[in-house]
Amino acid sequence: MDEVFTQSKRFFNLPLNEKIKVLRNEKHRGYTPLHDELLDPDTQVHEILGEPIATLRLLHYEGQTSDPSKGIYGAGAHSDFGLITLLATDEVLGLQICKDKDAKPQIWEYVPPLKGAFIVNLGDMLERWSNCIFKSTLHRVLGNGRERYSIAYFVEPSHDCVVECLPTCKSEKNPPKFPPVKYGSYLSQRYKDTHADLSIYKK
Ligand SMILES: O=C(O)CCC(=O)C(=O)O
Ligand SMILES: [Fe+2]
Repeated sequence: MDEVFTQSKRFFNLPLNEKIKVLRNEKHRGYTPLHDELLDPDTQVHEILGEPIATLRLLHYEGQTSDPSKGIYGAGAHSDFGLITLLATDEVLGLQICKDKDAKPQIWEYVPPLKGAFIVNLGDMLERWSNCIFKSTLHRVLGNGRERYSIAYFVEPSHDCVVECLPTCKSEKNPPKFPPVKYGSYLSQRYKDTHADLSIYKK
């Protein structure tokens, strides 16, 4: 992990004109510039996953101080789109989770960094498949004036995979809470909702 953090720092220290050469593409791979992303506001599973997608994302927060009352965040509140996310962070405090998404007001708790440990966040597809038996983790990042690096490893279903309530997670009394959705369509919509349009980078 130390080597990945070292390489991540090397990359983010490059001038913008170098980083922009590997700008995020239509498949959501590549460099995502600052302010591009705006977030707010058992075996059965193996067989229906299709070819799962794994994405490693190196993250860098430049050290701004967040102010939730003004809507300024390192990363706004969101749940990850896929199945499960493994997250490694450096020693700088920043990640917060909200255990009860429906509570008003929402209560946010810091997740203290633990060297050598991964934080496991559940994603929206696990919530949909399990009909909310597993709830996706609502989380956000607050900046406290210190630069921060983290590494997220997202595990997602294939884009063709239709995610719908598993037979064992529904009953007459507990019907599916979500309609079936093709993961690729869900992902595109979430990207549209949370990212700048790529055309803004075209000269
Ligand atoms: O930097 C972090 O601790 C969280 C990153 C995150 O939530 C994400 O990339 O989806
Ligand atoms: Fe996230």
